[in-house]
Amino acid sequence: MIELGVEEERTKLKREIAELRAALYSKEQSLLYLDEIVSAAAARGVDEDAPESPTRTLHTKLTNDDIARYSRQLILPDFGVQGQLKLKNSSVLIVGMGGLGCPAAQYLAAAGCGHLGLVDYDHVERSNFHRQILHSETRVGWTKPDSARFALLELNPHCEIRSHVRLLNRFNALNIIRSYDVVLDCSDNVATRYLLSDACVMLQKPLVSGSALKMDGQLTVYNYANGPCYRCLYPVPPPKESVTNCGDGGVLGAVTGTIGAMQALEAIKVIVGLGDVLAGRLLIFDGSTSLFRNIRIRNKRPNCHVCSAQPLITQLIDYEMFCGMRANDKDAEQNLLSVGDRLKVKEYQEQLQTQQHLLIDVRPPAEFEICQLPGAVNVPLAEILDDSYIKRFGSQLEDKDLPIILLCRRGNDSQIAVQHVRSRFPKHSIRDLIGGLHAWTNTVDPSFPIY
Ligand SMILES: Nc1ncnc2c1ncn2[C@@H]1O[C@H](COP(=O)(O)OP(=O)(O)OP(=O)(O)O)[C@@H](O)[C@H]1O
Ligand SMILES: [Zn+2]
Repeated sequence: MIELGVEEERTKLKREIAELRAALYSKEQSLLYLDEIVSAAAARGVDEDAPESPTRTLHTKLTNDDIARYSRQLILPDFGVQGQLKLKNSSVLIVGMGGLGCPAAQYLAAAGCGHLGLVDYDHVERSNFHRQILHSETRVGWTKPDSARFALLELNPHCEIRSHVRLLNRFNALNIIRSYDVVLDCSDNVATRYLLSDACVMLQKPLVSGSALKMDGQLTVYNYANGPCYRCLYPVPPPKESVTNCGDGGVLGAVTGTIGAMQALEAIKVIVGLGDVLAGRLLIFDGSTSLFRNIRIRNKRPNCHVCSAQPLITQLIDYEMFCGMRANDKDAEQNLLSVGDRLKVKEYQEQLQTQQHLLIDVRPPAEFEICQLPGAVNVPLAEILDDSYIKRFGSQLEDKDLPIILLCRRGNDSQIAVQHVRSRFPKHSIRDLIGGLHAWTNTVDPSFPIY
């Protein structure tokens, strides 16, 4: 009886906590909204996101420096002086100064694009360098737009570059995008893709959209020449489980470089009116076979909620809510288990590490090979979920007094594993390490590698 009461109380508390979290999230969103309004009002005239004044100088001639600097593209018959002037008078907004945004910005600045806007809320980290090639060792900790701006001005001091150190969201997107001619989606999440697509439809801006993961990349131009928008193709967001980012799936820098450079190429073609822009087509790049394929994509959806003649959505919405996914991957901690059901890495080190126990690391083998805790055995999450681990451990699992500890990189997959193993072995003590190997490095052993 007592146990039942305790169980009910736990369930009630869990529900209350979930409700409080939802209420907190909603209040934070409202605060964010008010912050945007207050800062815009307080800083009239110096609002970082305010559209640029329309009095930008219109260049009608190239300087001698321009002629020398851009000579190799100036002599291209289809590009020429007129193309260079169009580029010089153009402005491009790049959202995301990561693996795609860096090479895209580099080629646009080098080619003589007159105005670049760079949006990112994130800071430069060492794990960025292999593909985010504008950032460097001396600028770790800088904001990505500021670090990129620094590198780009070295490359081309004539390019005007504006940093928007912001998470682009429904409150600031229209204001920021408004003063640019073309937008590049170099972000890494679904919520931002919908946000950018909707905002670009509302402001009638072409959107050059790129993505890259592992060895593969994709590229297309939305909302151009009567082509479809992102929503025409994907009216409903994908399920959360089907989405992976570079931090989890990995990516080769040369692959993001290929797609990022091609985003710059499409932007230049749109601005100059050159060639055949990749609208209504999707370019698929397979880096492992070096094959490029072009497939036709559907036309505009006549009943698209945003780009059709009678749109249902006429202002930006809450995209994180719509997608059920966050736009910011920095704080992606999940709470599937309550804290009491889990183990802090320090507790594990002090109380359990020297005792008999089974330490199961559920990361993929390639990650296990990078680094592992002493005594850990590798059973990838998929093998936990399909129960093949049971055969592997055999009689070891018959001892219900043997504590089982599951761990992963950040303490998310290990919770899924705990839930599953508990359902098979309800009498065992099964817990996971809160914060995973990242917490181990941060609180127990700073010399343990972090990735
Ligand atoms: N809504 C947004 N507003 C501003 N920047 C964004 C938004 N969404 C994504 N980004 C930025 O887009 C970039 C995507 O690049 P990429 O995936 O290469 O970098 P990353 O997030 O540093 O990768 P990793 O997963 O390795 O940490 C990131 O720098 C991210 O901060
Ligand atoms: Zn559409």
